[in-house]
Amino acid sequence: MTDSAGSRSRADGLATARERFLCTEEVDSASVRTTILASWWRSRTHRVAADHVHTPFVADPDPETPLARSAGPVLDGLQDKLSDLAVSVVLTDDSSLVLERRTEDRSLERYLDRVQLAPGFSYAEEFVGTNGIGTALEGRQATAVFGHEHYAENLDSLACAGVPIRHPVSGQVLGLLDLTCWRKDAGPLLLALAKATAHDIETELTNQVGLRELSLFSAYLRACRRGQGIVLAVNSDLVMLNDHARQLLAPADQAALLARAVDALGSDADRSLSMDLPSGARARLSYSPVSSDVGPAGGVVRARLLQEPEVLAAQSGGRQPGLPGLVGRGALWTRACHAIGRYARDRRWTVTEGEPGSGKLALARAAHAAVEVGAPCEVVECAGTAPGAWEPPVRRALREGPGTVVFRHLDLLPRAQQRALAAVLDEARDDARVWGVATVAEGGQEELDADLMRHFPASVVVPPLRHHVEDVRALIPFLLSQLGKGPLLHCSPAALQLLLRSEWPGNVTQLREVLRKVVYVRRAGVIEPEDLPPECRTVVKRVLNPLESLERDAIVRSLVDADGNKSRAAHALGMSRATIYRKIRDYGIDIRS
Ligand SMILES: Nc1ncnc2c1ncn2[C@@H]1O[C@H](COP(=O)(O)OP(=O)(O)OP(=O)(O)O)[C@@H](O)[C@H]1O
Repeated sequence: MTDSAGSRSRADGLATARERFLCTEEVDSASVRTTILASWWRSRTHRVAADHVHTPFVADPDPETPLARSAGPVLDGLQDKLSDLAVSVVLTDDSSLVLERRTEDRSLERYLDRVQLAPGFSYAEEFVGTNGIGTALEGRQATAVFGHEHYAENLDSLACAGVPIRHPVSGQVLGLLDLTCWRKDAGPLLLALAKATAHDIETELTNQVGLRELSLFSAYLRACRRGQGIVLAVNSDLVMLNDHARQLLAPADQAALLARAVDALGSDADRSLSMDLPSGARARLSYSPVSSDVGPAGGVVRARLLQEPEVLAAQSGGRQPGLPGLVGRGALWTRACHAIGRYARDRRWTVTEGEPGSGKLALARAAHAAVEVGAPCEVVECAGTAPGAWEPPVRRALREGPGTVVFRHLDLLPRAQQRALAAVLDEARDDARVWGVATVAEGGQEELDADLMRHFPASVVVPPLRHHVEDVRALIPFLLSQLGKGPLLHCSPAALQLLLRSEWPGNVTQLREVLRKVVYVRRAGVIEPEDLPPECRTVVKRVLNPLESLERDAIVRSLVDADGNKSRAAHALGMSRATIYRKIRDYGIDIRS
């Protein structure tokens, strides 16, 4: 077989594999690279359209970011070198929003316009499916995607190679450099060139990041490495918050701490102080100024919460029923919070049981944070991990207590491994000052080995979100703030109505996903019903399979386009009226807003 015959047959095999995948038939894994197959699965989960590209226009890119400024001269140089070739150079931010595209070749340029690979559009996997930009950013690694490996059909004549660009100090991914050309012209050099260019941009970034920021970053990272606590770093341009700060503190508490840190900025000596936070919690702060070769660089604050929520609740006449880092006051949710708080205080090992995404792990972490202030919380994933992978972290936690071990998805640990875990706990648990929590699916306690169950005498049922749906009101600002949009975005009453009406089969995780999609289309201002994804127009009580979801979304979009006129929507979709009526009922579609 000649080389070109060989590559033709590989392309045919890939095209067949893609078709089989789209028809939910079994795919021969030898014909598709593992990274690509994993990305196809994610694309399906995101319900990406496979027959066309339809991606949102997000915003006009900001040319004044450090990334855009550093990349400019590098891209100029590369564009000169590639001027005779049909290659497009693309720069995106870390969310796959296209910031810049440079193409000398007119026909490639026209094609890229057609598939919306253009400034202002998002090429995230969740909108476009497998591609060199979104897939590289999803995996945080250099990735090339060729021809039929793309999820969307009309990208199959292209090849693209994307390489994430990292901040020189924090290592955080700031964006991505992508080279795109016709599939027929692509070879391994495409990825090599993309890597070299991304590297040049990183070097340029290093030169441009100010010495002050470097000093502040280094001090912040040192503080984060030193322990498990809350760490903030600030200067006049920059705010950094570690994961603990985001998990343990309500948005209002975060804002109050930051304000206090900014107040302390003038001080050139270490300071310690206590402060009351808006939630009623009390925190102890230690502030250290940071200096650089060119003067003061800002300050780093480490904080510790001093009081348990139940103490606070008693003091405030029950105003504060929750646990740190969680929101919600629905009766069932509050009962679960109280129960787990009590078990954590008594170090009574507990199983939390509930639907996916209902907040089992969040509840365990919060109870730990409330009781074991400053001690480590080890989360051991039990689903799909190598046999025995749980053992070293569990033994270490038992040996080193006090602290908490969360056995996440314990019901998915194979039976033999459960018995081995029970044996380790029999041997080492008695002396350990450790609290253990397991998370299991609804009914998952029945999957636990009897010897293992004996170690978990308490259990807490975590309610599905539809049983405390009123908490959606509080969860929205909380989750938006986790998504970096805290005070910038608010829900209109009509959009809130839709969100309160949903059944949320995927619980808080689904709500978070919905808001993640919203912040792609609306970055600030008021969220209106039309900003919400189609799933919010339905009240279906079960989790739909991916094909059903695709169909449901298409029907919702078509109904919205037809102003609710079912005949017109059916006609646009090539369906009969009877079919669309049946499907509207089956999927619980309701487009009134
Ligand atoms: N009441 C709440 N307040 C704030 N955040 C919440 C709350 N409940 C859930 N979350 C958030 O929702 C997401 C899903 O929660 P979590 O991972 O705890 O669910 P889970 O039940 O353990 O899920 P799974 O079984 O799928 O692993 C997390 O981001 C969590 O922080």
